[in-house]
Amino acid sequence: MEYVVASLILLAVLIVGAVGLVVPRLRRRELPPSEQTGAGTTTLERPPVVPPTEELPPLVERPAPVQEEVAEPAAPTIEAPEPTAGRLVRLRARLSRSQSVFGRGLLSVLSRDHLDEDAWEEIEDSLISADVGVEASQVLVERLRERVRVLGTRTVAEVRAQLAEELTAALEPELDRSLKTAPHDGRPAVVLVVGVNGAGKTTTCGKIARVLVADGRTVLLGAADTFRAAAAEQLATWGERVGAETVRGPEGGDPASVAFDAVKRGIDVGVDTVLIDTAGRLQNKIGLMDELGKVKRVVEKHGTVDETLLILDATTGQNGLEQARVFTEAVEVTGVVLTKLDGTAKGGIVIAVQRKLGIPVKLVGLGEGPDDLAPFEPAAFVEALLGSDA
Ligand SMILES: Nc1nc2c(ncn2[C@@H]2O[C@H](COP(=O)(O)OP(=O)(O)OP(=O)(O)O)[C@@H](O)[C@H]2O)c(=O)[nH]1
Repeated sequence: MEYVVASLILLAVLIVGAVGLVVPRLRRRELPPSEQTGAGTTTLERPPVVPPTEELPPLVERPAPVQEEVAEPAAPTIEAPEPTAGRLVRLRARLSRSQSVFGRGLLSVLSRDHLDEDAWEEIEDSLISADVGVEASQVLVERLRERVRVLGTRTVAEVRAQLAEELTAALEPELDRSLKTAPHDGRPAVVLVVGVNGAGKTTTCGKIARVLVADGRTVLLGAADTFRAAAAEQLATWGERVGAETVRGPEGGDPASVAFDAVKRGIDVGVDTVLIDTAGRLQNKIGLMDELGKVKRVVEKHGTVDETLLILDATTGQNGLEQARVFTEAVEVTGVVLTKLDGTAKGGIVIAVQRKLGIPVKLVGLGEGPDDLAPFEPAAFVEALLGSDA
């Protein structure tokens, strides 16, 4: 009897279990898909079926996969500046273009059948208007006139050649125009760059750094222009392009201390040359000129400054000469860089600068491009000045 009761209970359990499993399935099968329910019918047991194409929003918002947002800082591409040898010849076309009025004017006078008094006066006027300077122009014409008379020069080509010789001689080709940038006594050479606002100091510093790197030297830049934050930024950008480090100071900080730190760093890391860019200053501001003297004195605690380059904007013409003179009184300038010669027809300023200052023009700027700076070569310069129409 016990067995019968137990068997009945087991049977009952099995039946209930089977019903529990089968009924929900049947129910589910009976439920019509929502698309087919038609308007107005609702199913309470289930939420409306979402069309399979639509994805259910996740319960927990997962952040979108990070798409390499933090880019690795790109390693700066170090440029290989073009070699400096023969640069003036390569940039000659640019110089000729800006000087063509001067060259053509001169040559048209020289090509006259007879060089009379008026012709010589015109030649002198052409030289003066090209900023050669009154006195220098008179001397040049006197000498040329004498040569033409003594040698009995007849052809335009001959007169042109003699004029070229006189102009080249006026540029004192024997002057030492080399830049003192080689390290010595176990320390780097130090080059100080000075000049009035906007003359092109920072740009020229950057271009010189490229010239040096192209010639195989290692360079460190000192941003002692603490007046203008953008100047330090500008200089650092020039440096990065050729792999040169830039030492900077706080904005408005003491320029002498930045210059000092730059030279110290240059000594510590063992570069060949330290180039120091200074703030542009007006030559009539006595305080600023004194400050420039201080920069030089402070730097010289490490040793002598090898080169002090005065940056002169060629487009300022004869006015630039007065500015230059004041600078030479504040610091001992060893070379002039004449910038923006591509933007003036007054290339004769080179002669005037050297004559008035007694300081060689060592480099010329012939454009805003990174390699538009050339070592100054008197003969090539004169050829570009006169053009080749003869
Ligand atoms: N055409 C031409 N422009 C030049 C030359 N050299 C420099 N410049 C331009 O002159 C402007 C002034 O140059 P900067 O180097 O900023 O002058 P800066 O003397 O450092 O200026 P401050 O720091 O304000 O004193 C820039 O636009 C340069 O691109 C050149 O040889 N030719």
